[in-house]
Amino acid sequence: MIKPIYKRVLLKLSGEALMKGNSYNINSSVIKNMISDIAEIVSLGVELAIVIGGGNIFRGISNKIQGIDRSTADYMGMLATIINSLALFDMLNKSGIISHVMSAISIEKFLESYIPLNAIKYLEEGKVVIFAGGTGNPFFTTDTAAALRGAEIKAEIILKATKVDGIYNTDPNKDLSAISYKSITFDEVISKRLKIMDSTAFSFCRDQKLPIKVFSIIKSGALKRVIEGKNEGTLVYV
Ligand SMILES: Nc1ncnc2c1ncn2[C@@H]1O[C@H](COP(=O)(O)OP(=O)(O)OP(=O)(O)O)[C@@H](O)[C@H]1O
Ligand SMILES: O=c1ccn([C@@H]2O[C@H](COP(=O)(O)O)[C@@H](O)[C@H]2O)c(=O)[nH]1
Repeated sequence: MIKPIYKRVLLKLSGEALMKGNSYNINSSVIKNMISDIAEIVSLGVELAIVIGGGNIFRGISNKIQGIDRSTADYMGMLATIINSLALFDMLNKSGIISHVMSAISIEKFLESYIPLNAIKYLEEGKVVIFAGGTGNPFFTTDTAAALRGAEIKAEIILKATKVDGIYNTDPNKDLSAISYKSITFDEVISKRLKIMDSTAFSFCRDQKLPIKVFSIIKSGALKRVIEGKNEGTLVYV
């Protein structure tokens, strides 16, 4: 029996990774793959909270509409994260993984509001908790929401599952000669302005001494390998 090295984690799932190709949507086969990875770690007894981005819906819209105020656009982005969270919630429950969605923006009709103590209770009961609606504030991102929620529920680490397999010295999607890091300090990642996560999230995690692991959401089994402490992705540490 494999022993996980973490008891409680906050998994940040890329919104953009939910789409296939360049069509801004939710691809159910991509979600199914995510769910089988999630099922593996839940079965190991890991307490799992999730924040999912909204890029797959929001960037498609914002690319087309111009002249909207930043804060209005940001609320649209937060609503996009709620749509993704509901899709994930529905498919997790259908796969037999009991989950709850808690939203930073109140939509009483069908969403529970974010209450930290209730979230912790669910986690202790072995249920997956999805934090929707980002931080609830414009001018932020779901990376920052993941950092905030992770600290509040006392997660041991933020696991950023994204479209690249770690942090590089430059964007690997733009520069084929980019070199990857196995580990890097928060000070370095911030001073080098590496754009894999926003600097607010990095600074907050540094101050809270909350490590981050960046790894590929596409690579099958990568999440389990991270949970087992195997060589996977990039660790950001204090
Ligand atoms: N130094 C770097 N190392 C690795 N990736 C980088 C770096 N700089 C920029 N990137 C880019 O950052 C992207 C990941 O950030 P992005 O905000 O798009 O993803 P996400 O948070 O996973 O998505 P979403 O916002 O939809 O949730 C990668 O796909 C990569 O192209
Ligand atoms: O706390 C938050 C979280 C998100 N937003 C807006 O939503 C989009 C989508 O989130 P991603 O993290 O980029 O996937 C983001 O670009 C913001 O516009 C927000 O305002 N506050």
